Amino acid sequence: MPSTLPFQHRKLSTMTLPWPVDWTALFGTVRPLILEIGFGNGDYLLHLARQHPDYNVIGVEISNKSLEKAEQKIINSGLPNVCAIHGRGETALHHLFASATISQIHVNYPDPWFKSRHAGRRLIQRDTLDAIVSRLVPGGIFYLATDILDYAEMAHELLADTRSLTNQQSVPWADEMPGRIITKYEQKGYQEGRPGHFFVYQRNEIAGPDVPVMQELEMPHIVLQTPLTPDDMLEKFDKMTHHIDDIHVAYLEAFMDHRRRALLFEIKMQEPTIDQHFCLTLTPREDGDYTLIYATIGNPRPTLGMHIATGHLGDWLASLHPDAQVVSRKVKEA
Ligand SMILES: C[S@@+](CC[C@H](N)C(=O)[O-])C[C@H]1O[C@@H](n2cnc3c(N)ncnc32)[C@H](O)[C@@H]1O
Repeated sequence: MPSTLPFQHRKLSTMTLPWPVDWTALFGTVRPLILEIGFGNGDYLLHLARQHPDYNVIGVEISNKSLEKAEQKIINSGLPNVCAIHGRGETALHHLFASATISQIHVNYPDPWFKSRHAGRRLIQRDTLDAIVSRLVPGGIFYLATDILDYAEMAHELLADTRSLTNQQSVPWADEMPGRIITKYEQKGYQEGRPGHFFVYQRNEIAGPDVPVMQELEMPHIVLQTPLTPDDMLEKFDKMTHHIDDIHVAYLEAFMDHRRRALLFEIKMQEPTIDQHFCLTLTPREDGDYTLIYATIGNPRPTLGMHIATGHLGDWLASLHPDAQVVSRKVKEA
């Protein structure tokens, strides 16, 4: 029977949901929460929802294709206590959940590319683990599975260093987890001679790291005075990048919006907890100055990174002519 719950329209996303989410309003019920990060084909997510009918189960997945398949499975199942969200697990942990609100967090086989150039962006690292600890309720459980021995060793070191978590097993990790369903990736690992290594850690009473919910900032806003025309500025634009701490901004393209005599700048940005692809728009005002703000294309969210991206672009535009200057600047600095 297809589900009729309000949230089960398609394409829930970390970029469109409120920060933090009111889960009671979203599910229409007050229940403890279970989170799975990187649910792949969604079978384990649905298994969690069936196994725990008194919990609301939330899956977060970065792959659109996997998300669409899981959404269909959820709708077909008619289960009222599960939803799938598109986005990075890191974004969900930092932006969608308040502290001490999740009873179980499951991560199965993250980062199969562990050894490659993506290693710096792996899911299980200090910042994400701190966010996991902070989001677990006291007594909440963190489950992690990996088929990569080096990953297991790295995770073991991090977990052993985490005073607010207690290992629930007598060994650093178990090689079997009775009663657990085997995930699609796990099956593949067994067939290829890579068995799983399973971690089970419980949130104890020791105070953990303070990881605040990342909320939206005000909209960044710059007013620019310049004798240059939009065409002059477009001509001077070249692909450029800007980096501050862990925030990386790439200005990819500039386009002329002829109808509005406005310039659009296409930007890709990585922050530790969120990736965004958005446009800033430089629009002429009646007094002859220009306003630089973000365009509403693609659900941009005003974060610190977006402020930094706006501030740097404003400074660059002002640097193009000796008589150009930023006359008003509502931008948070790093
Ligand atoms: C190796 S697969 C495992 C899939 C599934 N858990 C299983 O065991 O069959 C890793 C999954 O995590 C997803 N993923 C990777 N990094 C992620 C992140 N930062 N946030 C959310 N999902 C992520 C991938 O898209 C992929 O579906």
